[in-house]
Amino acid sequence: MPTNTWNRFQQHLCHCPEIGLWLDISRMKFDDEFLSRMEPSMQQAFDAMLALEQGIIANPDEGRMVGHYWLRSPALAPTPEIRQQIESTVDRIESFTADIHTGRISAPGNKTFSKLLIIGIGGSALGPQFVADALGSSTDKMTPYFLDNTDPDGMDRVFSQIGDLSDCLVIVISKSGSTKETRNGMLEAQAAWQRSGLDFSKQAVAITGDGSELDKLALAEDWITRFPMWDWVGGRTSVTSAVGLVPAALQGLDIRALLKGAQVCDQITRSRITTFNPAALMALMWHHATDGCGNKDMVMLPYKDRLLLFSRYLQQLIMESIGKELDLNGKPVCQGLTVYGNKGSTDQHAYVQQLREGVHNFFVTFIEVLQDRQGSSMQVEEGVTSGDFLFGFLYGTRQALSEKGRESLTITVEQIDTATIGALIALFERTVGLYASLVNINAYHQPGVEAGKKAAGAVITLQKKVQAFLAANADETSPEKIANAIGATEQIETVYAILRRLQHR
Ligand SMILES: O=P(O)(O)OC[C@H]1O[C@](O)(CO)[C@@H](O)[C@@H]1O
Repeated sequence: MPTNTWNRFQQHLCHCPEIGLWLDISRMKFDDEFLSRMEPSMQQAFDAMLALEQGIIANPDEGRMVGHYWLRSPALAPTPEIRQQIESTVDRIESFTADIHTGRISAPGNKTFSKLLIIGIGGSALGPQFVADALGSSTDKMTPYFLDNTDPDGMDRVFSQIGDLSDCLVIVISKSGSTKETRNGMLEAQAAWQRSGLDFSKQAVAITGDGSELDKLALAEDWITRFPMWDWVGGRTSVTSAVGLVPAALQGLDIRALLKGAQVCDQITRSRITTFNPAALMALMWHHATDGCGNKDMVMLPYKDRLLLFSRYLQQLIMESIGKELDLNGKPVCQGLTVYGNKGSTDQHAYVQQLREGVHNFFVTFIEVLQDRQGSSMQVEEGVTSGDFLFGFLYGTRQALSEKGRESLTITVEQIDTATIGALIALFERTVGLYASLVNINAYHQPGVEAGKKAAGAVITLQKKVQAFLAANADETSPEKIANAIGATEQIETVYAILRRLQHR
């Protein structure tokens, strides 16, 4: 690292005034030849990205196009039909939202809907949750709640927080329309509505793939309306589709500003001049820090409470995209980039001790927000505010890590508003796509998740066999005897776990 970090900082600073964003890569310890050495691969990544945006089958394992960038630039879509679908869907989201907010579509008893229950998981929840938390305020038109797991107690907690269901609009989100956790959440919600003497279908909206199980159900039960999820939008890149736009619009957020922020960032990250392209620079820094094989983790440290859920959102966007066994040539690579972190300065009182002195298996991405709050701040010391301390802790921690040879990137944004959230989402979507090209993997499928879903199905099937056996042999308690009797000696441990659960029901 050159002795004068100020020169290095100035040399490599990437400032994007159009989105009020700076990217500082100077605390990453790449050598002076790194960028030029990587330039040919970066240009190939730009070629791949251009082809992707032009509509090639960029997800070869599923034979699909990859079109999340078209969601905020419909004119880029490869066919007029796709362009029209995107544009008409955003228009319909806005008119539906107006109908809900004005009461033209009202809740039972002619009430205006004031609460929003979003039922989904993975990309059908994490994006909406991040946006809702980052941009929520006391002036929201509707209060969002989420069922994002098949945990009965978790659902009970949400239902008790919602209270009166009669003015609550339900949005069930599932691209496949068959994800069990989401199906369970929907069934539990329907039961809760029934217990309240309410007609669920009169308060329900579906966002799902055309012709999915959920789509057919919503049609058959005459739900209020349905919005589409297209096969060329992946779950983890769906937040600028109806998945993120419907909840955001109903909450009262400016979805056109969200789309605009993402669109402007897309224009910037289409640049083929690597040093002007913050997504290209971040992808290269990920490659440098992890030797292009995930041998270091990325700690996400936004020094802003509103960005608390960003790392959870990025865990899916990055790890479900990059964490792959095979590369595009079918070669086993076991790729990945592990992401964790919550917020600063809070995390300094949790794990920064290890970051400073412990195992050196990470790099940090700091996020600095220049605007402290709406309005002015009191002084907590002579001439010093709380926000000054937040700033001081960020830069102090960055320096303390640098002194010990621990690397970091710093993203600085002017404020947290809808456009900036759109830009940050677009920045990381593009970085993931470019990085995937650098490491030659398909970022747009998720074969590993299917294995877990199948295994979960097998456990449920085994539980049904155990229950059927116990129905005829109520006194039997031996896991060995029960496993033998139902031909599951190989699953004896699971049989034991099933019996233990049944005893605690
Ligand atoms: O929207 P769906 O089809 O319910 O899927 C939910 C999530 O499950 C996955 O398919 C696997 O984790 C994600 O890619 C997706 O966001």
